[in-house]
Amino acid sequence: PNNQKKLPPGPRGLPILGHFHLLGKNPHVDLCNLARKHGPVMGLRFGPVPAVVVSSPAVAELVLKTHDLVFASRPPHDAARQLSYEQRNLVFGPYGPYWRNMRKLCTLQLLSNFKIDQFRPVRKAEVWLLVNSLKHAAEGRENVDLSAAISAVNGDMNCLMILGRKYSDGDLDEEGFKALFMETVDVAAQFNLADFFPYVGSLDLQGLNRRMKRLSKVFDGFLEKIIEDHVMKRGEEKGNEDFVDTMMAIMESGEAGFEFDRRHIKAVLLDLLIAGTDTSATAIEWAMSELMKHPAVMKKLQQELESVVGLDQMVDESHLNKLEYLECVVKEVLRLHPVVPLLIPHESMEDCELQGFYITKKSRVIVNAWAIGRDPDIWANPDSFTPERFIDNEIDLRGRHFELIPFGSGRRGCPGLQLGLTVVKLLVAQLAHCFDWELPIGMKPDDIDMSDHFGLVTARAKHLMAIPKYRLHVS
Ligand code: HEM
Repeated sequence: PNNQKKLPPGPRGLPILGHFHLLGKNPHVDLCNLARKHGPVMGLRFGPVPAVVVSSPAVAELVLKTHDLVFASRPPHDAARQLSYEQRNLVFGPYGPYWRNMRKLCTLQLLSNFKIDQFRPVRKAEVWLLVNSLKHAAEGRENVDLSAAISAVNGDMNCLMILGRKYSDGDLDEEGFKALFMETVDVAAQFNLADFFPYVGSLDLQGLNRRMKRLSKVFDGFLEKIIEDHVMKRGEEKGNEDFVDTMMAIMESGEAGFEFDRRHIKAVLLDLLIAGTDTSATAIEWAMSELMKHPAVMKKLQQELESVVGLDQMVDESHLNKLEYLECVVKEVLRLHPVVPLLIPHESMEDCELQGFYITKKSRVIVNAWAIGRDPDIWANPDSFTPERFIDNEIDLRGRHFELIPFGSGRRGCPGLQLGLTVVKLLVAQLAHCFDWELPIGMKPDDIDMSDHFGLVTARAKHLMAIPKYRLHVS
């Protein structure tokens, strides 16, 4: 009987509302502080919806590995309902045949090692363009908006890979990609009352509805344009089909074996554009910020690059697996700044027990990767940026070691891990190898502001600015 089941401990909630009031602007930090008091399996309630917050490697392993299937669904999500055609996307799709098939399709047609290799020349060309424009800035001793530059090159690489050509900001809206993607990950991460109280949603107490309606209109227009572009150039480039062509061919063949129409294509394209661009760009931005804040680490990384690559050429992807210190730097960056700090909420499909605590079916499960990365019981000096901690340490970030799970793990783990890591390493290595980075006059490394802005993807609150100085011996 129910009264014998031990529920997970947690703070006292308000009648009806539950625990919304405990979350401020930085829910990953608030939940971390609460978990230090109440434990790694912490029970909360958002209105009528039970939630459990996971904050240790052992419990994360139970949720993402041992009971992976039980926790493989996603809760109802109003933002995905409005922006992604009734949650027909991959990121928020509930567990079932549609999500499974779509995930398989994306993995095979876009995110496999084979496909990633196929797009190597695209990445090379785009990175070359970036380095070239930074070289010009270096000659003029310009203070560069590095955040914007990183985001732009990621956007271009992703458009080429996913959509077959570049789209410029003007194709989307006068605000441009970065602003709209930031707005989207902000809206999508809010603890939205509409997700918990269906009847309250229409009142739009948080003003989210209005923001989502606007976003959905802009994105739908853009996605329709992409599909129209592909319809127009049909058959022109046989053998040169991109991901959109492939998806459309499957739709038209009627042989998908699952419901598949334009809405599904648009929902998944939007997922990939946002998941692929914002995450990697944010990780690179954090890496550059930490490297500039810690000149000794930057120096050491540059020395490794000098010895493996040499100052008479740029970094090539074939160098990446020889760069051991770079690997440590990237791990350390993602430990301190897991760009998706609360992963994406999971939902339990059955009742389940976690470390003796009873978790009911349809609970919302929040895995706090940020808290795990900064847990003093796991990491010595958890707040210090020390890539050396990963030397001779077998912990990697592929979801096998639950101390470090910036990509999640298991069935819902990030399918873009390999692509994301490749892009992050390539760009961090290239930017550190080709340039020394000076701070604007009067600024010291310690002055770099590391505050973040919580969203599904949690990026720097302020753009990173610096002055590049070219350091290679080739012009
Ligand atoms: C540094 C780069 C990246 C990081 C840190 C990252 C992290 C994550 C995380 C934490 C999740 C959620 C895992 C969970 O819910 O348990 C996720 C899901 C996802 N990611 Fe990534 N990601 C990155 C790059 C990419 C790229 C490049 C793509 C594709 C182009 C991508 C596509 C996706 C998709 C489609 C999902 C949803 C999977 C599902 O629900 O089945 N990600 N990612």
